[in-house]
Amino acid sequence: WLLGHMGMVRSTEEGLQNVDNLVGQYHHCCVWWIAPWQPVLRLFHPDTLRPVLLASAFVAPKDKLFYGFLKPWLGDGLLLSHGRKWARHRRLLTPAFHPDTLKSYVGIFNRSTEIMHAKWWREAAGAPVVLDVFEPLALLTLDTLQKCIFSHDSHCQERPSKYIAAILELSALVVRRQQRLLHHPDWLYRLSADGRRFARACAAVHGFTAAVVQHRRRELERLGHQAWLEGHQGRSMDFIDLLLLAKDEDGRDLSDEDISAEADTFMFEGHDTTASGLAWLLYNLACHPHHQERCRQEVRELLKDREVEEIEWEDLSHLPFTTMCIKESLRLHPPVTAVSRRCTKDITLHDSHVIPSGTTCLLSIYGTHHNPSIWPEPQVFDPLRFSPENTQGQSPLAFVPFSAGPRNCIGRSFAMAEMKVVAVTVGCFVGVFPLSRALEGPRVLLKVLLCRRLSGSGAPGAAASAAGAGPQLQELHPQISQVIAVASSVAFSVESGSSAAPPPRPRGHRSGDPRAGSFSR
Ligand code: HEM
Repeated sequence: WLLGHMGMVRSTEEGLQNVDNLVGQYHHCCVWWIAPWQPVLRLFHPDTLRPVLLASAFVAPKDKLFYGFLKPWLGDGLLLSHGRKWARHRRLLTPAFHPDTLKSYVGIFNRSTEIMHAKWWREAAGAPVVLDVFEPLALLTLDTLQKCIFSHDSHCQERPSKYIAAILELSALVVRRQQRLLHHPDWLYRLSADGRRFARACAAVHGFTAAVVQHRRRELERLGHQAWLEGHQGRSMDFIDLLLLAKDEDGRDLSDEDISAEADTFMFEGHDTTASGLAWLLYNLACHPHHQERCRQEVRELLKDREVEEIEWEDLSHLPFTTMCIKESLRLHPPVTAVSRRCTKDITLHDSHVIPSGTTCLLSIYGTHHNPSIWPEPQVFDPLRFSPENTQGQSPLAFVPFSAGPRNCIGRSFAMAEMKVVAVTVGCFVGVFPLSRALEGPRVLLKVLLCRRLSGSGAPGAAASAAGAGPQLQELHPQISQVIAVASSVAFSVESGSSAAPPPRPRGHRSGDPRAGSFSR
């Protein structure tokens, strides 16, 4: 009677299975009570998502209930701002994600992936090692973001970085705060050990960002626009540069605080989402070696006769099957499981029902992607769902890993480009296989056959074909020198079968669904 459905909130596999059950039972939506006075309308069908997601950002703004804990860290960045400020910043920031800008980041994606490979390779040098696949991927995405946003190389993939450690700590603390009701009031949280750690980590992150922004601003003012731009020769513009130069229609630019908030937002929003997407992609390809091999063939075909084994921007649109695998993985395991909105006006649904003004809506991305009335056999990993024939006539809101409407993900193309480069580069040299038995209790273990040539000669083909043919190749192919077991720390054993068992979650899978959730947005 007091806490309504709150007692059913689970940040576990069980929580997500509960969402599957709800979707199976109600198909479109249902109401949840999280206190006697606080209903939450849960939506999980394109028809019910449409009027809310596509409503103007003023009619259905973000709900403070689910986003408030990020405020001291991300300030008024794009994710949390609202009203006119959000609209102005969204306009100013959109050109920073134009393909012409993103193009220049592809080299960074390639090199960051190479660093991860080199590290895996070194770690495998002595004896087989067990790695958690999520951690290196999170460091990789943080590394690329720091380079693309600040043009700063902290070498965080190879040695500890205080700034990166602070971001990882903040992300973990926000999730923990959400799960502890006693930590919800700000004054209590400030007094707690977690609250003090949060404040310290925030200060470290803000200090770094402010120093970069202020330094660049001083340079810009000292040199003037033209000389400043010429000074960039040899280094492409990063996000900070673009935001410093951005001006709205009245010629007003962004303040240093605004730029810092946006940079902090990109660092947060872009790292664990992309890392989680990549971890799941590796997992799904590991469980389906035939799809993995088809991706590898596609990459080999693309890279054949190339002297430099580097993926370029133009290549990204020539990877149809790999792209289908990425999409299917994002469908089955969306890194952000739900987003929330608060209706400021009555909103009419497709069947004339009305969502009254003031209602909090939780739009379940996970639920929509698992809705059997939209996706036949939703638990099965089938990349061909995204083939051109099969997507004809599909509702654009049936697949929404990046949300949709005015507040959709501004970093979508950045994330897709990075995931393709990492997938292709890893897929080319590394065969990923689920281990036949769990080594350390109930965890998913993926075996990665590292088969990059030791000689460092040019063609990727030999290495790629070695990886594709399966674990027995270790005996057959001299280039395979080592086996690495990559562990994803989730409570699920591959041996028990990928479709029969509950879907696993590597760390970093954000869940905004209160029933399932570890991280609400
Ligand atoms: C696989 C990777 C990613 C996924 C699945 C993802 C997903 C999402 C989703 C679902 C939203 C909507 C949030 C809401 O309505 O509350 C969102 C918003 C946002 N994302 Fe992403 N994202 C990814 C990568 C990125 C990257 C790489 C960046 C930046 C470099 C980024 C920046 C943002 C920002 C700034 C917003 C807020 C946009 C606004 O409200 O106007 N995201 N993202």
